[in-house]
Parts: sequence; C-alpha cells; structure tokens
Amino acid sequence: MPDPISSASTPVLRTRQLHVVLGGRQILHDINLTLHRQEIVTLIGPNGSGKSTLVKALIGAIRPLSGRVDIATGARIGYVPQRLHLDPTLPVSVARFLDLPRRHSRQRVSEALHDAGAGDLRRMAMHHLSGGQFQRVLLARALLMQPDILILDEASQGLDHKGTAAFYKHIEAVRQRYRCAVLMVSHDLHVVMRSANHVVCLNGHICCEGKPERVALSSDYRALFGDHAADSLAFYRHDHEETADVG
Ligand SMILES: Nc1ncnc2c1ncn2[C@@H]1O[C@H](COP(=O)(O)OP(=O)(O)OP(=O)(O)O)[C@@H](O)[C@H]1O
Repeated sequence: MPDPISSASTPVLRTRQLHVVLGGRQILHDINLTLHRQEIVTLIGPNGSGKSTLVKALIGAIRPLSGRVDIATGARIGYVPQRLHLDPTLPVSVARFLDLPRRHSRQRVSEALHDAGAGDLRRMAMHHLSGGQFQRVLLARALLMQPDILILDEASQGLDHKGTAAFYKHIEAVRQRYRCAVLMVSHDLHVVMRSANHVVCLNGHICCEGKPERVALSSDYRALFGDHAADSLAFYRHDHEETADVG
C-alpha cells in the first residue's frame, strides 16, 4: 500500500525513485513524480512506455520493486480505468453498477452522474452504453467517493479530437467542483498540448516534463513522437495565438 505523506506538506501524491519490474523486465525506473493539490497533470508517452503501469503503481495495484509512492494522509483516490470488462450475460443497470460494491444514497448517485455528464444514463443497461457513455459512468463511479486525487487512464480513448477536448473541459469543471488533483493519461497530443497545465512525458522513465510548450520544444519529446510532435506544437501555437488575439 502507498505510504502517507504528512498533512502539512503541499503535494497530495509523490513518488520517489520508483522502479517497477514485471515479468522479469524493467518497465519503469527512477520515477519521481509530484502531484500538487488541485493540479492537472497529463501523462503522455508512446505505446508500451509504462503509463498504465505507473498508474497502477500509484493506486497500489502493482507493487514496485523499489522506491515509494506517498499519498497525503486521508487523501482519497478516484480511479477511472482504461477499460473494464463486464459480463454481458449478467446485465446490470447504471444505477445498480454504481451501487457496487458499496451502496450510496440515491441523491449522491444522481449528483455523481450529473457531475460526470451522465445525468440521463441512470436507468440504462451498462452493456447498452456507447464507449463515451461508459467512460462517463466510470468517471461517476470515481466521483462517488469524493476523491482528492482523480486518476484517469486513457479515459478519452475512442473519442475524436473534439470529443477529447470536450472531455478535458469536463474534467476541468470536475476538478474545480471537487477541488481534487487530476492525473490523466492521454495519447491525444493535440488536445494535451492545448489543454494541459503540466505534461509529463514517459518512456520507461520521465524524459521531460513541464508546461506544454516547453515539453513540445524538447528534443526528447520530438524524438519520441516524431512528426506528431511538430504537428501538436503547431496546433498549440495556433490555438494560443488565436486566444491571444481574442484577448
Ligand atoms: N503483467 C505484466 N507482465 C509483464 N509485462 C507487462 C505486464 N503489464 C505490462 N507489461 C509490459 O509493460 C510495458 C508497459 O505497458 P503499459 O501498459 O504500462 O504501457 P502504456 O504506456 O500504458 O501503453 P499503451 O499506450 O499501449 O496503453 C509493455 O511492454 C507491456 O507489455
């Protein structure tokens, strides 16, 4: 289990020299990551770079070989997994799903669904939901526990740029309402570069991190993402110049 950080310190989550080995292979090394209260950090990296592994280590689902994960005392983590398999032979409604494994008041469930942008899905069967609706229900489930830290693993998977951008906006509203820190994994470089406050670029270790434009200019980022890197920087500049023009 992750260790507690004393309540006096500012970070809500911090890792120190995290090393993860799976199947005899080193997947992550020297991970020093800090998440401050109410900050949004986006984790990017190529396929297989260890993003999901890091997220699992943070929530305590994977035990690191060495290093530490410290969580502020009393801080609750809400986790939205990359995918969740539900047995289609056991149909379950959204409302019932959100009551598993622990029952919540009807009002709390309604609030969480509303806050996740899924207010109208309560009576739907889980196996009838679209990919985007399913992710919002998973987000509602994470919000039910009033998280101090919200961790989303590729929660915008399957959404196009527009859908991803809308989802990011939604997460920003959630962050403000719940006053939680957010760590999200994303592979949509365009949207990340446009929307994130702080970007962490992972490839077995943290290659670079900082504000989007700084990361986009770094040679490590360009080496990892090639042409996409140049595209996303152009996108970032275009968007920010437009914003600057407007005012
Ligand atoms: N249980 C496991 N045993 C052995 N190797 C594993 C295990 N889980 C993951 N890996 C390996 O660890 C590496 C990192 O996987 P991970 O899923 O963390 O990457 P990712 O950055 O999230 O990738 P993607 O963007 O494709 O989702 C991969 O090479 C994967 O094959």
